[in-house]
Amino acid sequence: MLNVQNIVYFYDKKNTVLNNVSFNLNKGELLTIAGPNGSGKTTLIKLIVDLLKIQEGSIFINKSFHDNPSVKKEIIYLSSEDFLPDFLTGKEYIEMICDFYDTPLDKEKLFRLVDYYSLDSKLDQLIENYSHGMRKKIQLVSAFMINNKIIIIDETLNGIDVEAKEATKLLFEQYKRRGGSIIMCTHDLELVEEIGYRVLLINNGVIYIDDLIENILKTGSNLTNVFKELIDYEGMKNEIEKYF
Ligand SMILES: Nc1ncnc2c1ncn2[C@@H]1O[C@H](COP(=O)(O)OP(=O)(O)OP(=O)(O)O)[C@@H](O)[C@H]1O
Repeated sequence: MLNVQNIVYFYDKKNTVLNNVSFNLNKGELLTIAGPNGSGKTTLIKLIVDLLKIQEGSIFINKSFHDNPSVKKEIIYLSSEDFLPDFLTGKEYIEMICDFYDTPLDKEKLFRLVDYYSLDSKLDQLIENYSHGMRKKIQLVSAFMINNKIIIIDETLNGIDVEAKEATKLLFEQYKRRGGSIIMCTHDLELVEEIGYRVLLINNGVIYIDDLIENILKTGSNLTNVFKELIDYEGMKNEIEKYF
């Protein structure tokens, strides 16, 4: 569904933010992208959704160049910055998204989704009055209204309550089962282990690991330990014990 090939990106010539990043995302797959702050996750996502222009390498969606208007509607992007049209109500926002993706508004589905995300009493309110978590939730509701796409989630699950997180996990499973795919950027390694089928660990703009979670767990290790190796946890621990 998505092929990312040899992406190199820099905001300024001195600092390469992504260095030769390549991976594929298949239909029905959930890929989590993890990595330290500043490792290049959001930059990679912005290149995929064409908010940043490719400098080197290429990205294909269903074998077409990713900036081709015909394939842009294959992706639903939930940004970490939760920029939303504040002047719309939640319901108007959902209608707008369904319209954009040429999907008739399924009232039954909407009724259930807003129930899981406890937004039923808020749908007719302006988004400008939504809390931080509610802004994330309305984006998730809108994404699950549309079938068979690639949902790209940048940190959207941070800051939502337990019920919404559990609903999201179940909805992810169904979404994959019905042929959709998901990319999720997160720092929540426990969540990655719980729901992530495959993980891409980025460090300093380079792919450090691209593997099935089960392969990592099979070695008797876990993602937190892999991260600790990456950041030289032992060195940091020794130093902190010595100087603080
Ligand atoms: N608009 C920009 N101009 C210049 N440098 C930028 C810009 N946006 C990001 N960067 C730099 O690019 C690098 C990667 O940033 P990016 O936001 O992709 O990281 P990230 O992995 O998503 O981080 P986080 O986990 O903190 O969200 C960082 O060094 C950051 O300072």
